[in-house]
Amino acid sequence: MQQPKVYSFPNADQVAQALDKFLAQASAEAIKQHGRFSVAFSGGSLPATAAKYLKDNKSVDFGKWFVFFSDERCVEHTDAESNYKLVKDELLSHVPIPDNQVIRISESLVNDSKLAAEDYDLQMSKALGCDIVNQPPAFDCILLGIGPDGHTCSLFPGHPQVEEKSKWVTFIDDSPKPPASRITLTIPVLNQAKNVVFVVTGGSKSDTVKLIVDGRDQALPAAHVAPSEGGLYWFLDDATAKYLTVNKPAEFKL
Ligand SMILES: O=C1O[C@H](COP(=O)(O)O)[C@@H](O)[C@H](O)[C@H]1O
Repeated sequence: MQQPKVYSFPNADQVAQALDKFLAQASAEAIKQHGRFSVAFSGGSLPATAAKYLKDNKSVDFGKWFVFFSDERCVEHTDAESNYKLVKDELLSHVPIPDNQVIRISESLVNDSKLAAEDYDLQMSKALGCDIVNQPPAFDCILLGIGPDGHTCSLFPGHPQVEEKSKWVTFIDDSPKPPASRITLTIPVLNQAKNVVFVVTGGSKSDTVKLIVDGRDQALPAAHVAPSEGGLYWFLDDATAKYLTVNKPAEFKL
């Protein structure tokens, strides 16, 4: 596992600017290498930060993007709790990504999270056009947030989904954060990605970031994210990075 690369910026706006540059470059490299860019979005505060500058970035070949969700709430696509709706409102409705390249939870299965997770795994396999039965898919980029409890995706502290080793998508029906039913990518998928990018701003999670980034505290699901070959990045504002002493922020350079 490589050491995380931690970047910190004076404010959330500058985090958004740097993330735009990072994603534009990751997209260009992936498209040059294999003709497309596969990216998984989280919900929560991440989509607004990720989309702020990206949605107007004319250098990005959005037609070659394949968009996935690192976790999703088991709700309809129009529900205010839907991560798909959030990413659609912030980014997808502003850029020319073909609708069939946005791989989202099946609305007909939102009342059965187990089936919804199995179906999402199948959709992922078809969209990525590769054999992900025996090994996890290698996304070009997975964008993650964290909760104050150290959860990432819908992998919550003390819940068995964190230890899942043989499924690439799983489900939870007793999420401590509502809504209770969700589907989520698992740690093996996160750790197979070419780039995993955590984005945390606002200062309220500075203690949690310290425990994850410096302490690798395995009680916190986000500390299990350690890509075997890919890069692990943290895009923070200074208020969130303030307690880091081991993995101190480095200068942001592409
Ligand atoms: O419930 C969720 O929470 C996390 C963190 O959200 P934030 O609003 O504190 O940034 C998010 O990453 C995840 O996708 C979402 O389903």
